[in-house]
Amino acid sequence: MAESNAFQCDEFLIDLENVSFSYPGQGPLLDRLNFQLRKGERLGLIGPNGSGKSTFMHLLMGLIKPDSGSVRLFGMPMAGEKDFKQARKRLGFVFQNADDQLFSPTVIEDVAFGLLNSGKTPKEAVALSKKILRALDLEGFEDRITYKLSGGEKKLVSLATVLVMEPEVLLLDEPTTGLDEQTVKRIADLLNELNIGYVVVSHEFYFLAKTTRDIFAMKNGQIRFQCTSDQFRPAG
Ligand SMILES: Nc1ncnc2c1ncn2[C@@H]1O[C@H](COP(=O)(O)OP(=O)(O)OP(=O)(O)O)[C@@H](O)[C@H]1O
Repeated sequence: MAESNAFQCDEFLIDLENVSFSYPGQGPLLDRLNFQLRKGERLGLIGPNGSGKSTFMHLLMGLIKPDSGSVRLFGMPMAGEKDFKQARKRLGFVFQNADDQLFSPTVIEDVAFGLLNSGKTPKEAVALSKKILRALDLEGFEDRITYKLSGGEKKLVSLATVLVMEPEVLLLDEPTTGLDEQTVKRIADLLNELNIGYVVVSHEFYFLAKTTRDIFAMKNGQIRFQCTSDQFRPAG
């Protein structure tokens, strides 16, 4: 029994079991929620406003702690901040609000920040940052003042700061909000080219259908399978 459990846990990059959570003074938001992501899996998550999708992402990152239940990442139980600190090096999280992600004066400083922190030389960090900016069609943005960028530009720079770190799993919270059609397509193409698994929270069913295999829905504090992308047919 113990052996089969160990096997199961190693199979999942993300494994949440019976996770419950409520914000202080509020009723239960997540209620014995179960969720698993296997290596290379690409899952979408939809759900009404306020249903707890961002909260779920924040729990995965260890930014908030469950009231009960267990969180395992990369096969390891997340007992406290020390464990999450290690796991965060392997997770790439794009916040719903780009202003929560960007804090440096210029774009290149923001994109290079994580690389420098992880021991890359300034020369390496700048070269890798420029490469990812090019991939996102942000060439020439290096010296732009981050807080003066448009909402969509900030979103793309947020994505650059995460992708440049080459995470093993991506967590994307509403990556297309405020982006024009062409940019949404560019992000979808980019995600499809990546060789890693991810969870995308989005209200845009069509974007999820283009970038994920299975789509789940957050409802009544739980995450349930909704459909596979090829079952999804846009209206009209
Ligand atoms: N830090 C917080 N303190 C108290 N309540 C919060 C906090 N963050 C979120 N909430 C509440 O928890 C509920 C779920 O919020 P959450 O942002 O997780 O929903 P969501 O599904 O991501 O919504 P949306 O689709 O609108 O982005 C909401 O009612 C929200 O007001």
